[in-house]
Amino acid sequence: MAAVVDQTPTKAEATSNMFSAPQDLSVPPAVDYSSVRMKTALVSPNEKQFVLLQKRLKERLEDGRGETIFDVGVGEDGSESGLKQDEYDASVATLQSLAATLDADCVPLRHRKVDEGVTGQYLVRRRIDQQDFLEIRVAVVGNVDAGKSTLLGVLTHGELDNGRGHARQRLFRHKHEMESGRTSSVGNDILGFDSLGNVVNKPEHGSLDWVKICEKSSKVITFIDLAGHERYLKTTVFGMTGHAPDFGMLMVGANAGIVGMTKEHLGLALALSVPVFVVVTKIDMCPPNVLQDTLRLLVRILKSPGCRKVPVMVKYSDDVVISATNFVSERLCPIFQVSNVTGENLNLLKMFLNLLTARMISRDDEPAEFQIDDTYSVPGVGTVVSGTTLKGVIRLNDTLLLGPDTLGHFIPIAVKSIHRKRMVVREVRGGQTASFALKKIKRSQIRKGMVMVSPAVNPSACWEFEGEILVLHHPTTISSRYQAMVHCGSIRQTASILSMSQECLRTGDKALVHFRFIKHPEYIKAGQRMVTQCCVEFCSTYFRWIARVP
Ligand SMILES: Nc1nc2c(ncn2[C@@H]2O[C@H](COP(=O)(O)OP(=O)(O)OP(=O)(O)O)[C@@H](O)[C@H]2O)c(=O)[nH]1
Repeated sequence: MAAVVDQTPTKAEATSNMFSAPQDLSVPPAVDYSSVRMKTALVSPNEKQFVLLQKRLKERLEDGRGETIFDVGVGEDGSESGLKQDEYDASVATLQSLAATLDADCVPLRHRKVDEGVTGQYLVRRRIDQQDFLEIRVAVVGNVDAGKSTLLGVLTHGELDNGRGHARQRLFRHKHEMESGRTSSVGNDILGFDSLGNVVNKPEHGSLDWVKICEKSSKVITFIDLAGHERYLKTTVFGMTGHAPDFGMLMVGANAGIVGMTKEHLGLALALSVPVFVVVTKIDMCPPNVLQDTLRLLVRILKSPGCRKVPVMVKYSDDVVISATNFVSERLCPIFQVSNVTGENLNLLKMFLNLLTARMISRDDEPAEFQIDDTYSVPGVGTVVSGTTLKGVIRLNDTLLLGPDTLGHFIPIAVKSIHRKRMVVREVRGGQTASFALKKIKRSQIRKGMVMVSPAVNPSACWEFEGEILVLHHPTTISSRYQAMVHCGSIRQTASILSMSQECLRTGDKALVHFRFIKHPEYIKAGQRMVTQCCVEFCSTYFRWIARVP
């Protein structure tokens, strides 16, 4: 039997409470939403409830960086009992007027008939703000000829392929890529969606104006197009670690199946904890039995103990909504089957991309951190760095600390101008990619892997670190003095193993390993994930730095 506890304060407690510290008035008291939690809350709210509902929706839009998926006919306890049709219609009308008061649009995603009536899901998304848009980065991986560049060409230019490389021509960046038909560098392509979920990309004379796309978009998907050929694996690994993707899109040619680099690319995403969805292409030219064999093998690999994913075949728009809303969990792996030539199922893929939510969470009041993944020298502008804002907000004319240099030092640097997707902006925040023009610094003084951080971070560089490593694949054994290429964020440098918790390591082994960079110290932090590479070997490491450069 449960014991009854007398909670009346004693005289001494009551006296001490009188002298306890006053409540922190800077923290607003939590709003009590209990009166608007039931499934009927939207049917005919009174004035007070309407204000509460508005506050609740505003909070959810802020948490979702301008968008949220709202359930109608479902109580906040998740019980899906549904509403009668007239109550449901009234609820939708309330949701629409709530959204309108917050300058947002409300788009139906799906309806369901349940025991007591109807339930539905609605996308509520803020209307366009010309300077701000939600940014999602998707790394595109898969074996050579899986159709990566073609799919990106089709999605971003809105024109189908001819099966002979027509669509990819628009995306190649180098002459040798045009000639060989192979991607060799890390490329970026963007796809913009407005507040109603429509694609805004409109190519003019075959090319896209990024500024116009961003101005018209509430959400912009940046595809990081990575090379499929083994020869460019180093570049692909850099793209996956250095460009901080939110998600990985693994492409598989239906007829070729799981070949070449497919498993390595999947392993790489797993090692970095990047949620993956699969796109099987070329279903127009693949005999049904071959397609079934490819899908069967794919599902077997995804379910295997090494992956432990839950594959979901996406066939209808309901599957899209269910998989997109549950996708942040790394376990789910949606699988799309598309044709870039006939366009089959591309609408489902576009709908899924429109519903993806950002994974990187950052608060504006945190000290700013920016990782550099490329440097340029622009005539008339000077030195420009590009990369990803990991935390906080960086504003025009801010002074940040740039480093570490080869001696591990950080130097103050002023931000002269900021571009976001080729658009001039006044500030960028966590989760957004950007490029900065910097004052009084030569390009040769900056390298990939350096960071720019707020002086409040008080950064220090490290030569040595300790990490837990898991050997995903290695042909022989790894022992002390072994050297491996370490990829961590945009850092790429060889490190040697000084000591290990085991004498030697083979495929599947886990150990605590002490590394030392061989060229210069780097800025790394506890908890970062890294990948080391030697031929086709990957180790997923959990950092714990042990040394600081004085
Ligand atoms: N029939 C058909 N052909 C396709 C489809 N998708 C791509 N192709 C063709 O497949 C070939 C290879 O496509 P790419 O887009 O270059 O492949 P990739 O994966 O980007 O290759 P890398 O850039 O070298 O990694 C091209 O000739 C495309 O026209 C499809 O869905 N159906």
